[in-house]
Amino acid sequence: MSNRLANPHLDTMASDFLYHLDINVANTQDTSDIQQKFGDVRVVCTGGTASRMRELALYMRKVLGVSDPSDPVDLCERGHRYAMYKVGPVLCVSHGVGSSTFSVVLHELLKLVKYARCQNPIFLRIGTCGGLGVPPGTVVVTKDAFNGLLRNEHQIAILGKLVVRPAQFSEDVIKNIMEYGADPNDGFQTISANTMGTDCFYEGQGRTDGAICEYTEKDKMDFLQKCHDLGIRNIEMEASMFASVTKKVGVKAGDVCVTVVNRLEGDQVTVTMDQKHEFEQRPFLVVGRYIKKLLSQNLLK
Ligand SMILES: O=P(O)(O)O[C@@H]1C[C@H](O)[C@@H](CO)O1
Ligand SMILES: O=c1cc[nH]c(=O)[nH]1
Repeated sequence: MSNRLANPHLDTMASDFLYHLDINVANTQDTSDIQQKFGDVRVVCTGGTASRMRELALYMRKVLGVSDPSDPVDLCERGHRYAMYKVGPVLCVSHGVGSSTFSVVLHELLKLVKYARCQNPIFLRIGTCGGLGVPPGTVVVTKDAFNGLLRNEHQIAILGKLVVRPAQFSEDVIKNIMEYGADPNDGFQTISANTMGTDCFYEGQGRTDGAICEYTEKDKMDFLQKCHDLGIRNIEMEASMFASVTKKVGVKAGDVCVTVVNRLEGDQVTVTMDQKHEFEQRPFLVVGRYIKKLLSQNLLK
């Protein structure tokens, strides 16, 4: 990552308050305090819930051999929006449901790693999703991210106009996660496939069990089949925004999600909470092995 983001205005700001993180960059010309706290960060892991990110932080302690019996500290607790835990060079940060909440914290995290002068940090999303023709519990590493219009791009309204940006994740992050993170002996499948990221869990993902639905079961199945034909094997709510924002600023990123339902067989997520919890550990395993390799082999260039 160069030390510049895609915003020339940042160069003119004397200070920068990362509001939702409750982190104050008091002097953008001298960020030594931020560098001291966050300068060693090499991987920023994100995911929907605070509890998952806390568990990931505990898991990363094991992976990285960090012996620390204390409770992980939420560095953003006073912001009351997102949770952030730091385990050595790994940050674990919650992002809420969907692209709108994720994009807020993503902008602030990208500025944080810039002010901290982190060396080529990699951003990852570790989430849950609906599967398309794969059994629940399958881990999907996203190749191309499609939006709800089935385009491999992200659309955003800016100054009253629609801005369209490409939405691809870094090829070498995908390759390395598959090579070093996936293990055929895990007892579940880890596949690399396309992902659809939608702005709505219900209508946007073609469900017929939301509060509103103006299409038939056949319309839904035709749409899901079309998604399947495009190589889409999972559906969540962040991939296209995440891929496009990280690509725009030149930060390498990857999206690793476990399926909790096979959408070709139904809309309702009926896995038990225990089962869901077990499924959520699966991307931890995959990402944990990848991060360990990454840090030991300096794949971070
Ligand atoms: O990381 P999570 O499990 O939050 O990802 C998916 C996509 C949405 O954020 C949410 C919908 O249930 O779960
Ligand atoms: O079907 C699903 C399950 C989890 N998350 C989603 O966005 N969709």
